[in-house]
Formats: sequence, C-alpha cells, structure tokens
Amino acid sequence: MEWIMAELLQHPEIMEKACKELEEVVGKDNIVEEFHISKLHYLDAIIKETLRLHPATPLLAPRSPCITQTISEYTIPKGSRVIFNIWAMQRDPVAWENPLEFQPERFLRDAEKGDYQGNNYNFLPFGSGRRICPGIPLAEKMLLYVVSTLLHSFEWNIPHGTTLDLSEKFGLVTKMQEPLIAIPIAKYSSPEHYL
Ligand code: HEM
Repeated sequence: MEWIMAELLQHPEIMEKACKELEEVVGKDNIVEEFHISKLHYLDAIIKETLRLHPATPLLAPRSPCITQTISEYTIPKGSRVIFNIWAMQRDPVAWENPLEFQPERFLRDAEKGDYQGNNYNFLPFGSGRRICPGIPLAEKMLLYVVSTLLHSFEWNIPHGTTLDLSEKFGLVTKMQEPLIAIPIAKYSSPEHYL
C-alpha cells in the first residue's frame, strides 16, 4: 500500500489518470463500493506495476527439492536450498520493456503479463506452484478497495519542502528506506461521506 501511494505521488500524471477513472466509475460524490472494484482496470494495472517493481517478498520462500532434479542443463541436488530472486526477474530487461520505469499501461496492453497465478515466470509477486499465496483473491480485492477509497476520498501531497525517496531497505520484505509521509486533503463536499 505504501509503495503504491509513493509511486503515485512520484508520478502525478498517473495519479491524475487513476483519479479520473474513479470519477468515471464511481462518480464524484459517491463512495467506492465493492461492485465498482472489477471496473477499475487502470488502478488494477497500477497495483500490478507496483508489485512488479516492489514485490513484498523479493526472494519468495526458499525451496528444497526432495529428489535430485535436472532442469535444462542444471542439476539441482536433493536437499539444496533454491532461492528465486523475483525482484530481479521482475526487472529483467529481456522480459520487460524499460523495466525500471513505472508504466502501468504495460499491463493494459498485455493482460497475460499480469497473471497472479504463477504461470508467468517473469511476474511472481504471489509466488508459484503448490506454495503459492492462498490469499490472492482477498489481497487483490483489499488492495483495490483500500487504494481506490484513499484516492477517491482525499487529495494526497507530500509535506511542503520535502522530496520523495523511493529507495528500498534490504530485507526479507521490501520496505521503504524512509517511511512515506503523505498529507490527505478531503475531496468530498459533504462531511457525511467520511462518517
Ligand atoms: C499484497 C498482499 C500479499 C502478497 C504480496 C503476498 C505474497 C505472498 C508470497 C510471495 C508468498 C510466498 C509464495 C511462494 O513462496 O511461492 C505468500 C505466502 C502465503 N500467503 Fe500471501 N501475500 C499477500 C496477502 C496474503 C493474504 C491476504 C493472506 C491470507 C488471508 C495470505 C496468506 C498467505 C499464506 C498462508 C502463505 C503461505 C502459503 C504456503 O506456504 O503454503 N497472503 N504470500
């Protein structure tokens, strides 16, 4: 959530497009409801692009084969520890055009690239195989619901005189080096929408 908001604050033109989509789908003075979520295609692409550049678990969970396996020309001995660096795979210039740029449109052009089910080995934010994250449907809905509500209810800015720092802190989970500080300004004309 923090990375999504940070990327949007870093790219005001993308934030503006997301807010425009919300105005069209939800309506200016309406609150976001569950039935709107499946219609927010641009916001969905923003979430995918954030999970591509900032996967929650950059090295997934380590795997260990119970039998010796040969895959292509590589032999993986039984019991060895196998680590998937999805952070690097999701920035691979062979698989992704301008991999370091934040471009949600890439997922609108090619929907297959954003498959969460672990079938596309260049995009594995929820892992793959039998230990894939079982929370995908909930995570997908909650991310869309919370981000759309934050964007549709408030205008967001960083504190005056500060700059955004999107550098990462190395660890099991991808965190921001400097936690994001963002200031909300109410958008709805009626305070009742916030109750
Ligand atoms: C944005 C939100 C989330 C992300 C990015 C995420 C990501 C992941 C990843 C990468 C794994 C490891 C998969 C692998 O190694 O192949 C995982 C495992 C898991 N996740 Fe999530 N997850 C999210 C939300 C959730 C939610 C909402 C739940 C539960 C309601 C959940 C429950 C689990 C469980 C139980 C596992 C362990 C599965 C196993 O080892 O068999 N996750 N998740």
